[in-house]
Amino acid sequence: MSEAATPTELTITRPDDWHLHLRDGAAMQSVVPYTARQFGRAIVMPNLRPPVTTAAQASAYRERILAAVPAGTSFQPLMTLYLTDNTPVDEIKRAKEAGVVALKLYPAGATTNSDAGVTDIRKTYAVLEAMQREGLLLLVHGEVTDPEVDVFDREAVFIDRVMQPLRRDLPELKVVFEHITTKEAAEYVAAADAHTAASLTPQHLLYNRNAIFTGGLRPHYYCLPVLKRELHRQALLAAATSGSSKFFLGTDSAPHAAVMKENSVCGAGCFTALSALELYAEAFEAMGALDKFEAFASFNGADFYGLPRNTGRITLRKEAWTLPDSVAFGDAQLKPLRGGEALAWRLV
Ligand SMILES: NC(=O)N[C@@H](CC(=O)O)C(=O)O
Ligand SMILES: [Zn+2]
Ligand SMILES: [Zn+2]
Repeated sequence: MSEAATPTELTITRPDDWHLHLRDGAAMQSVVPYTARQFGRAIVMPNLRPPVTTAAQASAYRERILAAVPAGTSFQPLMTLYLTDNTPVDEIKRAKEAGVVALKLYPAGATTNSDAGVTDIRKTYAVLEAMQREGLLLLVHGEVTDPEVDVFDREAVFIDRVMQPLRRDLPELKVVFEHITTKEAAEYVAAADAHTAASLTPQHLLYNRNAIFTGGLRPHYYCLPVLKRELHRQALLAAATSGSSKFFLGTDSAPHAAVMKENSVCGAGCFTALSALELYAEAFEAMGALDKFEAFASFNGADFYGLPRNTGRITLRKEAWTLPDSVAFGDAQLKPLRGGEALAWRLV
């Protein structure tokens, strides 16, 4: 990639989104086109209600997603299964055959639609061993759910209580520490061996926890793991722009209807699919690291998953535009993160 000191255009290999929520039904049909426009592929999270726990359910879900991709757009959903205490070992072989690439570990109760999640990771060890054999990845929502642990510390405590033993007991299993939000997680992944990587969201690169409280409580900035202090944001930016191949793009775009966000109990999740690349480009530009953006967005994830890199290209242009305040979400409305505000970059 050749570029001047302040590039006004950035052309890179077509990126992929390694962590995405698409939901289902009419809501899914509303959001699929946004991701298909920005990304070649996406890892689709299985936390539907009920969760996607079998290879057959994942195949059926993939067909529903593909039916929502606009004609003339090539987009490949990469499917995942929701790991439970009761996932049968032989489901792993069926998953591999069905093209499922990973299983997702949600500690029970940690986040949106996680009540069917794992209560003790040791209950899943036989399944994790089968995944290690078949070459399926484990994707981790890395927060403990212990009510004694402060919400802002749950990721750091997860490293000690779950990641360290997991890495010791299953060293060959490929693990993605998803949507990392702390200095501790960035340091842990940077120091880990080649079987551990991390995805990073645009909101955790762009905002610290003040964003949730600016001039009042701002539900659209509430996601899990929750935004952290500035020192953590700086550590995440340093990791993303370090050139290390262990860090890659995963939006965690998690659409919830505006009525659910702007409610006495607000669901966790930020919707960023509409402008994900623009938001990431802003973060990389602020670090003077646009030259590191292509590897982060388009190479590192594919390489870690053992999948070919995309061949097409996309262009981002430095051109101010205003993100819509609200878009359709099935019968409801959906408010993008930063909706109604200006963005500096635009996907051409
Ligand atoms: N990130 C979130 O805040 N929410 C996600 C779940 C998740 O990824 O933890 C969702 O499904 O809404
Ligand atoms: Zn999560
Ligand atoms: Zn998520």
